[in-house]
Amino acid sequence: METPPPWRVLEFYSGIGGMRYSLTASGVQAEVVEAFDINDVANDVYEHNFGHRPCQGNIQTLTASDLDKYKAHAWLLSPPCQPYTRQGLQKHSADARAFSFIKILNLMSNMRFPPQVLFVENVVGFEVSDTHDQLLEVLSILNFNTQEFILSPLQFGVPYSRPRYFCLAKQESMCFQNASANKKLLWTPTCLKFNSTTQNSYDQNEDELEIACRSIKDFLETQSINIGDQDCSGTISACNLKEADGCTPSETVSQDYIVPLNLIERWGNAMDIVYPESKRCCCFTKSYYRYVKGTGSLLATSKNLKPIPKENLEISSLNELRLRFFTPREVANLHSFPSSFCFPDHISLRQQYAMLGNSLSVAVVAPLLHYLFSEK
Ligand SMILES: C[S@@+](CC[C@H](N)C(=O)[O-])C[C@H]1O[C@@H](n2cnc3c(N)ncnc32)[C@H](O)[C@@H]1O
Repeated sequence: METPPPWRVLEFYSGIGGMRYSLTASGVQAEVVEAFDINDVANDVYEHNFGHRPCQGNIQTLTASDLDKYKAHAWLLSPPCQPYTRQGLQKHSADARAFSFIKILNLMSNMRFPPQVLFVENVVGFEVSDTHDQLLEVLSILNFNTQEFILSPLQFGVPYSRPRYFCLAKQESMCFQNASANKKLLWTPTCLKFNSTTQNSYDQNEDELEIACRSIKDFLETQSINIGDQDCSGTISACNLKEADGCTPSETVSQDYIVPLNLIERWGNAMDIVYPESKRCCCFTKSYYRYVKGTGSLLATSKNLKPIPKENLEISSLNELRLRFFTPREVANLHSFPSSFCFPDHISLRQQYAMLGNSLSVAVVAPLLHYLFSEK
């Protein structure tokens, strides 16, 4: 039997390529014919890992005929999420950062070869925005079926809370395997049925999900970067942290990642602290390492660890925990990126965290793509 030709895919807002890694992991026979991103640093990372430099520029300037040239079957899009985040101004489609997405959506009606399949990733909050309304309106006019999800890596056995919104859409002639989910927003991946070993965990509540997850320690770097028993009290200042920017981890491995005492004193109560045995950590945002509050978890590395209940945490006990930041490699592991992924040497530590924070969970997106591209 002849194998069908691969799907021709365009990857918009490609960043460091989380969508492309997910497509590969999904097992779908697909070829990314072009990627688009405005950020030259992200494009350096993408090129370093995939051997292809994305088309650099503002997606807003693309025309229908530019896109027709690719004769793509599918578009994968992870547009900027700032217009929809809870911390932001929530200006939705009136935010300039939403314009490019709305522009290319509207191009679809004027194309000779519009995509037949669409996948959109964004933050929770997108689903109540007017950009979302516009997305569904365009897809309805063009006769697409849609299924929407809000899912987190925790539901896939990864100890990482990063709930995200996903829209799966395909033209009516191509049915979803589970058509009863059409026009619905689902909070569990039950209908994906991609992997019987994790199937049982799908419908569990948050606490049960944590039990079903692997431990954080499975995602830590094998090389020892524990702070161990060295004295980090008082000697490491925020200044050191700044100077670490630009260093490669191997040069100053411990110091780069130690949480300075002055940050513990100032923000200790607001820190999310996890242990190697923990079954959950918080979402790493693009500001992780620049700020400690609400940007991602910190790891307690003391050898004589006994988890301290949050209400009993004092600055002295916090200091004993020997807190450190997760390394970029560990954040990539929690994003389920392949071990082959790496940053070129010139990318600073802060830039690495920023780009990882913008990226996505391959453990979540791969099965969604597998489901989207499967035909009934
Ligand atoms: C949410 S991130 C997507 C990250 C990507 N999925 C990944 O795995 O790294 C949004 C990306 O869109 C890019 N971007 C934002 N506005 C853009 C525009 N108008 N044109 C092209 N790229 C844009 C940013 O540089 C950023 O890399």
